[in-house]
Amino acid sequence: MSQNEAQYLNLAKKILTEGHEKMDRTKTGTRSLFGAQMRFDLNEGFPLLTTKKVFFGLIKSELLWFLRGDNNIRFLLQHHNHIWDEWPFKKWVQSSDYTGPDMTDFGLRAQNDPIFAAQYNEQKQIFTDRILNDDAFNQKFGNIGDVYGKLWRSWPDNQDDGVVDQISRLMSEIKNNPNSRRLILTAWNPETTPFAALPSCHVLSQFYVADGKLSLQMYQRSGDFFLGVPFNIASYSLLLSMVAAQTGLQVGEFIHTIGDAHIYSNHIEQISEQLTRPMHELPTLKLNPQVKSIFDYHMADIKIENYIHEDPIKAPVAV
Ligand SMILES: Nc1nc(=O)c2c([nH]1)NC[C@@H]1CN(c3ccc(C(=O)N[C@@H](CCC(=O)O)C(=O)O)cc3)CN21
Ligand SMILES: O=c1ccn([C@H]2C[C@H](O)[C@@H](COP(=O)(O)O)O2)c(=O)[nH]1
Repeated sequence: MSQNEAQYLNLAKKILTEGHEKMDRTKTGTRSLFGAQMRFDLNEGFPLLTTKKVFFGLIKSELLWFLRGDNNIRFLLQHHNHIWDEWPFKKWVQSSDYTGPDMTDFGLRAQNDPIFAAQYNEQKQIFTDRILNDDAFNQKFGNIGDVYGKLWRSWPDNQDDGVVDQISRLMSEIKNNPNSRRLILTAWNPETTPFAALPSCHVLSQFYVADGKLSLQMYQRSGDFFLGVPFNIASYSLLLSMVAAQTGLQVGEFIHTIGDAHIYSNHIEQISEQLTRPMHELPTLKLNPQVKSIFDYHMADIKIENYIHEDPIKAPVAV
């Protein structure tokens, strides 16, 4: 039995039973707890949940997108990854450039009204086609703003009008000064992030080296426990593994600290179903040892082996 996965399931149970009923920005409603922590020892296996299928390909392309310093969803679409579509789409339908049918509250309405859902899917298809094929449109509407990728690789540096590449700095600090207590990656710029399509959720990470092992703790201000959190656990465990591989360290623990940990009211049935399912042995992560820089990984260099899982469980994403 996986202690790693058991922590996720136990915390899910706790949110269900002890969570506050709390309304939220998306008007969906949640059960929510404040301040939660899970520790994943990566030596136990790679923490990709087995009680439902988690699509690792989507996690890889999203992390490679962050590491490119990219904040435009075209790269994701080229990799058939649609997990970020809704937020730039929202900017488009709220703009004066948009002339199609009214898309107010599209996330909620598409769940309850099949006629509207068809219209929404049609507009979404038009949007993603234009992001892929129309450069001017892509420039205007494809960006998600000053979050993750942009801030990781090109944090605005006001002193000399340049940028700070936090990842490159971290790589050399971990190699040259592993005992440092300043191995910080931040993704919350108070000047710009609050105005992004969706302000960063994983806002602060700290790396830590002891006994030849690299660990990482990440603070997530807001965690969608059924849809987002399984992705976040795998994504940061992958980042930790890649940084360890490129700094000659073994992997240690990924420690996941969450502020508002919530289960949306329309995910309760799904997560309850997940809680009845058996756990399987965790899979193994294989990184291509030929890759010599954190920036040179491609999709095929990252593989998950022996992933035995239960069926996927579908749920609507709150926009
Ligand atoms: N409400 C909400 N929850 C999130 O987890 C979330 C956001 N918004 N906004 C930005 C990103 C995008 N992330 C997402 C968005 C959707 C899925 C999702 O729907 N996952 C499905 C598979 C989707 C597919 O196959 O395309 C799943 O079953 O895990 C996961 C992460 C995480 N983030
Ligand atoms: O990586 C991510 C990104 C987003 N989320 C979830 C957490 C919340 O449910 C929403 C964001 O809404 P806010 O009102 O801005 O908190 O997205 C996630 O779990 N993981």
